[in-house]
Amino acid sequence: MMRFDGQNPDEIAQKLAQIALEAGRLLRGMESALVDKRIKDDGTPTTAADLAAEELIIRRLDEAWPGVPVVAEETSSTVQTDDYFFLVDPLDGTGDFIHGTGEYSVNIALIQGNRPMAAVVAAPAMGSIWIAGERARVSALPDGQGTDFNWQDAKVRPAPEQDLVALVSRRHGDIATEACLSVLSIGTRRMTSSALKFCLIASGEADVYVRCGPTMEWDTAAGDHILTCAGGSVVGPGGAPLTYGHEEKGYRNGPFAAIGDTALATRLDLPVSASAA
Ligand SMILES: Nc1ncnc2c1ncn2[C@@H]1O[C@H](COP(=O)(O)O)[C@@H](OP(=O)(O)O)[C@H]1O
Ligand SMILES: [Mg+2]
Repeated sequence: MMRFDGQNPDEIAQKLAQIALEAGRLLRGMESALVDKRIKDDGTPTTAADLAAEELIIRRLDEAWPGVPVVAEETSSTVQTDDYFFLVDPLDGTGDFIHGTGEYSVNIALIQGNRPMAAVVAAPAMGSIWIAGERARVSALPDGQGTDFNWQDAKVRPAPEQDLVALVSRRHGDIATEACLSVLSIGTRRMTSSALKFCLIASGEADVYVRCGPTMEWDTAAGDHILTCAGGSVVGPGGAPLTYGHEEKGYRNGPFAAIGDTALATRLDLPVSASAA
C-alpha cells in the first residue's frame, strides 16, 4: 500500500482541495437537475449527485495515492481499512442540496491510525473551502475553470463570557443536544447544515456545535481536523478527542461537541452514547 511517511500534510491537503474543487463543480452542475432521491436505511436521503461525486472522488484519490482504502458514505460497507485510509462524504447535507439552501459540503479526510492528518471541506454553493494539514486555511473557491486558491490562515476566536454563538443542525435536533446547550449561555443560535458548522467555528464566526443525535465518521473527520488545526477541538464524553475507523460500530459517532475555545470543554456535559435519530 502507498505510504504517507515523509509526505507533508499541508501538501496532501492542497491535493485534496483540488479533488474537492472538481467534485464541487460536478455537484453545482447537478443542482438544478430534477433530483430523484432515495431514502436510505438510516432514514437520510441520497441522490444521483451523491453517487456521481463519490465515484469521481474515489477515482481521483486512487490516481493520487493508489491502493489506499477509501471509506465513503455510499460504499463504506465494502472496504477494509488499513493504517492509512480516507473518509469521504461526497455530499454532506444531501437534504440541503435537494432543498436548495446551498449549505452542503464535500468532506475528505486522510486518517492515520485513528485520527485525521489532512482534510478538506468545500462548500461549493457558498464559494468557500477549508483545508488542514498541520495548519488550517480557508480560501474562496476559484470561479469558472480557475484553479488558483487564495489561502489565508483560519483561526478560532476566544469564547465571549456570555452570548455564545451556537450552530445547530437545520434538519436534525434531539433533546440531549438541547439539554447540553442549555448549560451554556447561548446568545445566538444559527441553523447550519453539513460540515460547514465545524468550519465556521474554525474561522472564528461561531463558538460551539453540539451533536448528540446520530452522525457518521465521514460527517465529522474532515471538519474535526480543520477545527483542531485552527486551535479548537472536537470532544466526546469525558473530553476525549473523537477517533475514527470504527468499522465494528458501522462508522457511527457518539455524541460530541465542537468548540472554538477549548476552555468551553469544562462547561459541557455530554451523554455517553448518541441519542436516537
Ligand atoms: N439517523 C441517522 N443515522 C446516521 N446518520 C444520520 C442520521 N440522521 C442524520 N445523519 C447524519 O447527519 C448528516 C446531516 O447533518 P446536518 O443535518 O447537520 O447537515 C447526514 O449527512 P448526509 O447529508 O451526508 O447524509 C447524516 O450522515
Ligand atoms: Mg454527511
